[in-house]
Amino acid sequence: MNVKIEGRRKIRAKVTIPPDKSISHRSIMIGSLARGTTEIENFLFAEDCLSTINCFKKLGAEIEIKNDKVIVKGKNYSLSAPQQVLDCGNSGTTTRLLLGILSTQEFEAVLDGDSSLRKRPMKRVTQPLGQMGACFEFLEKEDCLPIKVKGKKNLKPIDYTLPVSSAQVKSALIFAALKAEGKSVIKELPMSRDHTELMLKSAGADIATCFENGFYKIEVMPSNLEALKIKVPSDISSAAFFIVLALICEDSEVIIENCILNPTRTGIIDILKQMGADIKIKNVQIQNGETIGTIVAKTSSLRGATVDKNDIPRIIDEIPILAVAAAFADGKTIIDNASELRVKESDRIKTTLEMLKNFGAECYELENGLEIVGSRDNLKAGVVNSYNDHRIAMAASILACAVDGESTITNAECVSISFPNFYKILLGHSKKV
Ligand SMILES: O=C(O)C1=C[C@@H](OP(=O)(O)O)[C@@H](O)[C@H](O)C1
Ligand SMILES: C=C(OP(=O)(O)O)C(=O)O
Repeated sequence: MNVKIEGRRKIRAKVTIPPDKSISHRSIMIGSLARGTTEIENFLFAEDCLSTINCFKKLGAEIEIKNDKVIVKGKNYSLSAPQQVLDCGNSGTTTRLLLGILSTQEFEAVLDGDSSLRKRPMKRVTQPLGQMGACFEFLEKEDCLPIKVKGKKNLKPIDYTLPVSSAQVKSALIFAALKAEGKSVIKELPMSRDHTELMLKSAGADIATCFENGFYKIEVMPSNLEALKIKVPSDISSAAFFIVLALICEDSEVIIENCILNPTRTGIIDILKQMGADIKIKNVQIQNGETIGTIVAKTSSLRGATVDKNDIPRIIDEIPILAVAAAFADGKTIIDNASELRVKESDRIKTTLEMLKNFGAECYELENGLEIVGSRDNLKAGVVNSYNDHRIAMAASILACAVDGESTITNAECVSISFPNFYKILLGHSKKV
């Protein structure tokens, strides 16, 4: 699908942003592993989370949709051998967390995914899970899907420091550690999103977290999980597109309610504010152990900034849209120490730079990041390939709204991975000036 966007738009609206993808995945997983019936309100019905539902149905979990809620009947960590390949689609989160969960099950299962997911590295989870006693076989290419996994009851506990911060790796190990024969210790620096820890604690797991010698440390004891009642807040990674839209378009304001504001996710707000953005946070509350609130963003004059390396995990999915904001800012923005971007749905260092260049921006590739020399005057309409990466398609579409002329985004259907009604909301709420 190609989407054409007439530029020079403005937006003044309250926007309903879709539910959080990370929490939606985890709600199905924890619900399937718990004792009792989990009820999920405001679940994200987007392709990545549907891949998680489909995999857990194949593993015997009973999952149904009733009055807009997802109801999951838990299997108390006793899943059934799947009769078919578990298709993880485009979703890294589904794959890596599932590899941790299946490490605790005694049957064999095969996981596969689409052509993008088949290129993404998996040894980062299979290596430590192998140390715990699970067996993995790469069926086609070393480090990649398709993978055969055979788990084990009574895994060995692990004491492991993550080489690179990753919520997916950490979560895979925690799910396995819940069924190990003793206490596991997992450390990371800097800390990545902690939804798994928070949700598992509310499900009754014996998990303790603290900071020690600068490292974020998680101690996991063998535990059973109890069913949860979850209301999923809006996803700040999706909200980020509309926040930046308001900042870079003239005479604009966007209001986003019930958005997740967990401090491991709000790097985008902090960095945009550092760049001079007019963003206000209101109505801060705690819901299901997570901080949520209202975000108000208005048209702003932005200046370049250098992103602190400790903030990279806090903005990892927002870097393409942060780069768009940087293209409109005065001066240089440097986003370095972000080698993880090379192994996302696309090489997001390359695809973000190609996107910006197609709109006329001055920007350069660093070994592990990007440098953008912002200037609104350089920017004009362009034709951009998303390379089937949802975050690139959405970032390009936002940029297109703020420049003169008509732009085209090719392969734009991939927005359905995380934000199926993105274009309806974008083109419905923003108007030509
Ligand atoms: O755990 C999660 O829900 C996620 C973790 C991040 O990946 P990494 O753990 O690979 O950094 C992020 O990029 C992804 O979109 C969602
Ligand atoms: C990287 C992402 O997701 P995943 O790793 O789950 O595919 C993303 O949504 O930007």
